[in-house]
Amino acid sequence: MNQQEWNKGLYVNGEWLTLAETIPVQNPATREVIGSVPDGSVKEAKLAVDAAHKAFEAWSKTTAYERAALLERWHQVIESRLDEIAFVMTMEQGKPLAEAKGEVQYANSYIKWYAEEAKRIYGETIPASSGSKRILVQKQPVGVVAAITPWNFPAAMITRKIAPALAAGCTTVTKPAEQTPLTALLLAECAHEAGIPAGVINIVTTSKAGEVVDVWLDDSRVKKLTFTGSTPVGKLLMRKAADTVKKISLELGGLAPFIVAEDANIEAAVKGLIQSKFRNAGQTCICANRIYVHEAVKESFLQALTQAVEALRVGKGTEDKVEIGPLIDDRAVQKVQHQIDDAIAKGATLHGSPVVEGSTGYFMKPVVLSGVTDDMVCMQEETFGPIAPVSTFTDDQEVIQRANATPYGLAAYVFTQSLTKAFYFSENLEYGIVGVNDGGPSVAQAPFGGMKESGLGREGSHHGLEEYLEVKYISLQFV
Ligand SMILES: NC(=O)c1ccc[n+]([C@@H]2O[C@H](COP(=O)([O-])OP(=O)(O)OC[C@H]3O[C@@H](n4cnc5c(N)ncnc54)[C@H](O)[C@@H]3O)[C@@H](O)[C@H]2O)c1
Ligand SMILES: O=C[C@H](O)CS(=O)(=O)O
Repeated sequence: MNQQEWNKGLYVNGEWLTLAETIPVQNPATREVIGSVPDGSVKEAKLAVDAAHKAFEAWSKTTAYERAALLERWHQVIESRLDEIAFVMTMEQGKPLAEAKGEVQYANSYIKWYAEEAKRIYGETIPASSGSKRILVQKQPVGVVAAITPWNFPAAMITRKIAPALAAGCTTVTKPAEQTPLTALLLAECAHEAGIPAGVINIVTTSKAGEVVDVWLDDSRVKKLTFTGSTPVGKLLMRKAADTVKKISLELGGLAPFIVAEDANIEAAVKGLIQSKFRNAGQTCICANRIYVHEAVKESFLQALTQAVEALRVGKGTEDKVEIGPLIDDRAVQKVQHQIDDAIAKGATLHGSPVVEGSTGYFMKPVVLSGVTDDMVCMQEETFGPIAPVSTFTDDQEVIQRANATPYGLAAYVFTQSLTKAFYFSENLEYGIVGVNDGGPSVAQAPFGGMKESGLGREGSHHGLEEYLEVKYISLQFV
């Protein structure tokens, strides 16, 4: 992309708008400004709802097959621009290019999945208790959807919302994270190129998140809020959405326990932990956050884990074979460093050093902490960084109680070779997602979401489509 292309307009009603006020986009690996996007405000927020509301009239009347064909076309266009989108994602979010390509494909798999699911929005007929009546149940699109998304998966968190919304016949207004707007606008470019009509997808980039989202929450034409981000912000938006009784979906914070049972395959457990813990430099909502290893296998596990962590390559996402990119900003680095300092102060042992000598970006080397206890901050708060805190246990029931002792309930992991243990753990862990011998459970065909304060609703699978549908009951009486 040439320099001009790094300065993009926001996308409303099928047009690209530029504003005098802009937001700089920073490369977290170099701290350099690589581009800019418009700093949208109340005016652009209202324009977006106007466009989505107007487009809903026609879009909601299209057939499932017409919507499916356009989603399929969008999928094809993204596929054709995969390398470009991945490169831009690496430049604005920092993840290694290989991971960015993986995310674009993962994001695109939701579009593919919902292109197919659009044709399977079934209703039902129910036997009536009166011979003169017939009972029909229809599914109809909820209407205009407001989507708010985070920076850690700049593509997937957007398509995981927009694809089912469009499949259901809804139209959308989206506010991407201020740190990663370019990927969102590239997805909109692909949708525009695919022929998705003006007003069906609207992207408002802004540094004034509260102002823009408040416009959408206050507007009764917006029927649904779907939010992915931190639990505190999710609670705030949930309260505000109540004023107009909007349908809501929340994908919030996690604090994933990763349990290595006495009979675990240690090699598989270490491989699964590396996959879960260090993906996106530890900046995912389902990263292993608390590692519990059975006392009987602690030494062999720790030795294998520290060797594997030491071998991980840290660097810019554009450099070959890099596995760990930078964190998103300096605040993230400070938060992770605080958790390391707190753990050491409370008696943990640090294996390795987080310091990257002479780095220009927000880099931290992955480290392991052993001798960790539940009173340490890294075992109580989402880390969102490359720390692997290892605690031990002796009794399965005890470790399940410890794993469940948190307001969060998004993802959990257990490694065991026993079918009995696999079911005992997975059925007693209070989490929406349980990986059994699997450190990477996320796929479009499965329902992704949390229990407790990790969220409401599900994304992916046919469950994810229901979030954008109203159920209408038609009672038909013969007269
Ligand atoms: N459960 C999931 O699927 C999932 C996926 C990705 C990230 N997350 C969570 O997201 C968090 C990291 O992402 P983040 O730092 O972008 O979260 P965040 O909550 O700070 O921001 C998320 C989005 O909300 C917007 N926002 C922030 N404050 C707002 C306000 N007052 N009003 C309206 N909008 C506001 C931001 O601009 C951004 O677009 C972590 O807690 C992570 O666990 C969860
Ligand atoms: O960070 C949270 C994402 O939802 C993780 S995943 O990409 O869905 O695995």
